[in-house]
Order: sequence, then C-alpha cells, then structure tokens
Amino acid sequence: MALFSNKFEVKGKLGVISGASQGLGLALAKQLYSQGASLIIISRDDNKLKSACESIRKNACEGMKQFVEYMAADLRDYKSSSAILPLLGKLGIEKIDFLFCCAGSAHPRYFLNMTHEDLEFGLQTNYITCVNLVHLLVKRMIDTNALESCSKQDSAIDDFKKAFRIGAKEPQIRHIVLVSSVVAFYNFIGYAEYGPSKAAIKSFGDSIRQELRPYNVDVHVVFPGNFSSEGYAVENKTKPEACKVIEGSSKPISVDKCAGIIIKGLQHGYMYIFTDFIGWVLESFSLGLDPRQWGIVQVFLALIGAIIGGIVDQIHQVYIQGYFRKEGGFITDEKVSKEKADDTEDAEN
Ligand SMILES: NC(=O)C1=CN([C@@H]2O[C@H](COP(=O)(O)OP(=O)(O)OC[C@H]3O[C@@H](n4cnc5c(N)ncnc54)[C@H](OP(=O)(O)O)[C@@H]3O)[C@@H](O)[C@H]2O)C=CC1
Ligand SMILES: CCCCCCCCCCCCCCCC(=O)[C@@H](N)CO
Repeated sequence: MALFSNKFEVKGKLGVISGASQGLGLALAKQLYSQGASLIIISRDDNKLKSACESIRKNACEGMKQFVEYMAADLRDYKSSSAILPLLGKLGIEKIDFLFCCAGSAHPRYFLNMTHEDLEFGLQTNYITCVNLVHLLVKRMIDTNALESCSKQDSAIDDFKKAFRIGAKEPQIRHIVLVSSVVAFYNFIGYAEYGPSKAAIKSFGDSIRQELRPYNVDVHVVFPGNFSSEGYAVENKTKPEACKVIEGSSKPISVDKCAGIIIKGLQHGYMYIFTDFIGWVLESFSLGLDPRQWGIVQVFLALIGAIIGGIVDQIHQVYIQGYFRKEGGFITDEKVSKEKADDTEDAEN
C-alpha cells in the first residue's frame, strides 16, 4: 500500500532525456525504462549513445511494450537540435510525457585563469542546452484543452481549485525536469564558469513553472550535490583545492542513488528536489518565494541562515586568504596541474 499517491507514474509513458549517454542522464534512463517508460535519449556522441541504448534495454520492464531511441545532437546549437521534431514525427509521437534536461558539465578553475571561451562554453553547455530543448519540445507537452474547462464566469475560488487541482479528476500531468546544482544557492571559488548557468536554470524553471501549470505541465528543478559520474571525475582534475574544501560537506553519492532520489522526489510531487542535506539547507537559507520541502522547518532554518550565513561566508573568505598566502600568491593552472602530478607521484611512491 503506497503511503502517498505517485505523482510521477511513467509506465507506458514516453520521455526525452538529454545528457543520457553517461552519468546521471543514463542512470535516470535505466531506472525509468525499468519502470516501463519508453525513451528518446539525446547527446552529442553517436557511439556513446548506441552503447547507452544497449545498456538501457537490459532494464526492460516485464510485459511492457517499450522502446529506446537516440538522437545525436549538440544541444548548444538550436538548428541541429530541432532534428528532434522530425524524429518524433517518424516515430509517430504526438505528445511527450516527461523531459529531463541533464546535459551539462563543470570545469572548475580559477577565474583569473579562465579564457572567454571557457566562460562561453560554460553558459552554452549548462544553460543554452537546457533552454533550447525545452523550447523545442514544450508545445509537444502542453495540454491545450486544459484551459477549455475554465470559463470567464469562473470565480477566484474556481481559479484556486484549478491552480491546486482540487476537486476535478486528476488531469494527466506532464513533467519538465531541469538539472541545476546546489551552487545555484551558494556559489564559490572555482565555479565562475559553471555556477551562474546553474542559477540561471533555477530562474528559468521558476518562470516557466508559473506559466505552464495551467496547461497541466509541472516544471521541477533538481539541485544535486556531488555524485560520482564520469563528469565528476573530469571536473576533479582541474578543481582548485580551495573549491574541494568548501564543497567538502557535499559527499559524492553514486549516480544510481542520485537518480533514485530524484525519481522519488518527482513521485512525491516536489518542485525543488535535493540529493543531499546541504543542498536543502542552502535552499532554506535563501528561501525567498521558492517552493518548499518541509517548509515549516525551512522557515526556522531561514532565520538561522540569516544569522550565521554572513559569518560562514567570512570564514570562507579568511580561509581563501590563508590558502593564497600559503600558495605564495597568484595560482596558475600549471601550478594546479603540477600539484596534481605531485600528488599522483606521492601516491605512487
Ligand atoms: N556530477 C556532479 O557532481 C553534479 C552534476 N550536476 C549536473 O548534472 C548533470 C549531469 O551531470 P553528470 O552526469 O556528472 O555529467 P557527465 O559529464 O557525466 O555527462 C554529461 C552528459 O551530457 C552530454 N552533453 C554534454 N554536452 C552536451 C551538449 N552540448 N549537447 C548534448 N549533450 C551534451 C554528454 O554526452 P556527450 O559527451 O555525448 O555530448 C553526457 O551524456 C549536469 O548538468 C551537471 O552539471 C549537478 C550537480 C552535481
Ligand atoms: C551551515 C551551512 C554551512 C554551508 C557551508 C557551504 C557548503 C557548500 C556546499 C556546496 C556543495 C556544492 C556541490 C556542487 C555540485 C556540483 O555542481 C559540482 N560537482 C559540479 O558538477
């Protein structure tokens, strides 16, 4: 007997997942496929996509007629990404039931060592890939009949009931899931190329959640802490030590565990989903007009955050001062990679 009504039932449904050739996107695809969904996965690399489809198919749901297809496209480029539309036509797909935007990557380093290409790459890869795909598919998700049940004579009570889906039989809700990061609530050294794009995803999600709800589309934003994916291994190669120290409270979890937490959060109907405690705490510290999870507790945490937040930031600032002093001033990327090489050498001896 389920303790709550599942607000994210995917059996027999069709979903699109970007960034699903590896990492979180692939882990989500496997779990959703095992729950009976059919999928179209999108990323750039054809070979990675082919092997991802094979590994997804190994998780077939007993007795379900389902499929997994892929499209290779660089989602930074709107024109080539729009090939998803004729692909849907070819597959005879009218409507998409859920969309996960997982494409993205972090390349943490010192801002003083970043090139403008690094900064542009970060924005394109983390923000534009998300907005392009949502823009391309949203009209295949909205329920254009939903507003027909409203009439000009409706009262404010009727609006309230419709906004909170009270009374009427549960309409079919479709879901857009945007993957941001904990750094959207608190950014720090090393993530100048990455954090702003993740904060932009939060803001983008907040805007379209308001606009799309009357069309029976729920927009969720996921704020993962660290998890051990291929991307996480890559980002740690350039991540400054100071960045690792500050994000230390976000211990990396497995990518499968992360995917499981996200799907559970969607089934509970959360609009904001966190994969570790510190992410939920940091949202509480900057609650504003955001959706809540254990809202009463978050309000008390917001007060605590208002009191100690400034002190925590000053502690980090003093730490950075000492870090640079010990490093002897300006830290170049060469120095960082030499540090890594020395570490590896020490480890091997
Ligand atoms: N790992 C972590 O600790 C955290 C990660 N996140 C976020 O979660 C998401 C998934 O992370 P993770 O699994 O670690 O990432 P990975 O780097 O392991 O995988 C990223 C995926 O995105 C695809 N991708 C990258 N660029 C593009 C592009 N321009 N167009 C289409 N597809 C693209 C890649 O495929 P291909 O190379 O074939 O294009 C790959 O499938 C990312 O948005 C990341 O920022 C958030 C918080 C923590
Ligand atoms: C009392 C409260 C004190 C708060 C102290 C501050 C803690 C900051 C934790 C930040 C965790 C950031 C995880 C980033 C994950 C990510 O997105 C990267 N792996 C890129 O992929």
